[in-house]
Amino acid sequence: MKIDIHEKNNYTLLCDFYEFAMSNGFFKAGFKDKVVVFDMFFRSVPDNASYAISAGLEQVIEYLESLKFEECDIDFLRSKGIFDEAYLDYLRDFKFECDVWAVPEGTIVFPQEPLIVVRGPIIQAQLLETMVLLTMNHQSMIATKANRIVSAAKGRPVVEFGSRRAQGYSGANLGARAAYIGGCVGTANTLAEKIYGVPALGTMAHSWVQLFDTEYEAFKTYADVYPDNCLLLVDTYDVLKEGIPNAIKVFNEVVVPRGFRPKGIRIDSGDIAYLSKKARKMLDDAGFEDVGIMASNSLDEFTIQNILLQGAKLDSFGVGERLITSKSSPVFGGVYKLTAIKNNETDELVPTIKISENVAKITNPGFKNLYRLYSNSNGKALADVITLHDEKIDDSKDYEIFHPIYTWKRRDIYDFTAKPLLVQIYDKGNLIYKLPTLEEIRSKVKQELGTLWEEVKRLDNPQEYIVDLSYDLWKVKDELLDKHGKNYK
Ligand SMILES: Nc1ncnc2c1ncn2[C@@H]1O[C@H](COP(=O)(O)OP(=O)(O)OP(=O)(O)O)[C@@H](O)[C@H]1O
Ligand SMILES: O=P(O)(O)OC[C@H]1O[C@H](OP(=O)(O)OP(=O)(O)O)[C@H](O)[C@@H]1O
Ligand SMILES: O=C(O)c1cccnc1
Repeated sequence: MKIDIHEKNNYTLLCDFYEFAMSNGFFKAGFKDKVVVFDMFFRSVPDNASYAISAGLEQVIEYLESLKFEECDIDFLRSKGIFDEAYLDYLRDFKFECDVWAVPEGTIVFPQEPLIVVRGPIIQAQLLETMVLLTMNHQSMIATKANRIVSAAKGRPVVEFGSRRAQGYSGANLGARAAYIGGCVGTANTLAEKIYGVPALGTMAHSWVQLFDTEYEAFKTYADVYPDNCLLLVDTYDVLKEGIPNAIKVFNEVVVPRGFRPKGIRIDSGDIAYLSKKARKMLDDAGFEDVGIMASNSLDEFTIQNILLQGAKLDSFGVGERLITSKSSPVFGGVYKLTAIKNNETDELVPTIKISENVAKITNPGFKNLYRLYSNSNGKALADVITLHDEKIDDSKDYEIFHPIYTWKRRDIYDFTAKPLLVQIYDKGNLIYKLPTLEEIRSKVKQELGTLWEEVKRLDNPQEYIVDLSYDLWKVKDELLDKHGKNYK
């Protein structure tokens, strides 16, 4: 079948088939206009980390803005033979009508917190599940992974080198975007700069060096072309005996005489700690103390931490496959769960719960809100509290938080400011949110990370950040547990 450009870019059918089956069922059974609430949240952070970075909202909005069933989509759905013609007519005239709240991109988030809340007719809200999840799960995972790698690099720039090993086109493009949100300084992916404004950067490949008869000739030719941006890959043959001596020779013969300082060298194999220490000494002895050493080759936060602990003399990192695939923990398990159903007689949103033998899988019921409590004395984030939607946390008084399961664990929070984290994005299907720029999102990450204690940010066995339920929400949940599943309490 021939697919035209329009269909390639229209993600309306990128939707699990059961969503359509249910939506058609809601239509036929007279539930089409039943108003419900869905929450998108995740249950645990990849790599056993304690915090994650929320990313992907811009693409969720792009998806919602372009939700449209073309005639070819309707024909295709009709060909499946299970959909009512009246339902297909509804899809043809589909107009998004939901209210949506979300935490802005770049917000530091924790398990169980609602990142996106959708309120609207079930026939619509149900259809969003797949795209909301795939978009948020992918970019939040990569932004979080990138941030771990950047934090292991301790202030040294990290460039994302992963497109060639990414899982597909959007894995490369949106992965580069998410890595930049997470703190990488740029990407090797040129298209990611054109589309999203992520700076595209690069050095050279081994093929450049191999193309010439000698490494010296290769370096000299490169320096002739780019004297102002000369970063040489020194590990094609022998880093210490050939690569670095040849680089120093070319820096002296070509770069310096033209009035430039060399940018650096890149080491892409071998014992990076050992080689970088030797390289540093050789460059310093030759008067190139200001010339940086970049490392690459299957790096991630653990290898970078380890290599730096060994005293490696490195100034920047290129990180590819283990970042772009989040190799050590490649699933961000965000889910989309029904949390409330409107009672048409009372107009009330009645909380609903999903019970599971696995306590972590029991949902937090109800139409909710989310607050972060910051200490007024040092600006640090003390705890997050999930509340009912209309609840306000009065930060002019002390506020008692308690563990939602071990309720005897209690603590008074005082002298604090409570900030709501969810922002309304859509009002009855109309976009009312001004999207931040990528630079603003990046700055938000940096600023928010500054409010977390170091213990929470530790790469291994971090301290768990407190996320509690307000008393009113806890009571709603407790009553639903009493009603549906005494055995699970
Ligand atoms: N000093 C070090 N301490 C810990 N890990 C290191 C150190 N130096 C390098 N590594 C890591 O060890 C791994 C070495 O991988 P690999 O064996 O594929 O590389 P290589 O044989 O040196 O190079 P290549 O096969 O790319 O030519 C990489 O993940 C690299 O980042
Ligand atoms: O190792 P990564 O973190 O993905 O970093 C990107 C890698 O990609 C390039 O290698 P290339 O594709 O030439 O493969 P190779 O180094 O495995 O030979 C580059 O030289 C890095 O080694
Ligand atoms: O620019 C580089 O050095 C680069 C780009 C992609 C993959 N590895 C290295």
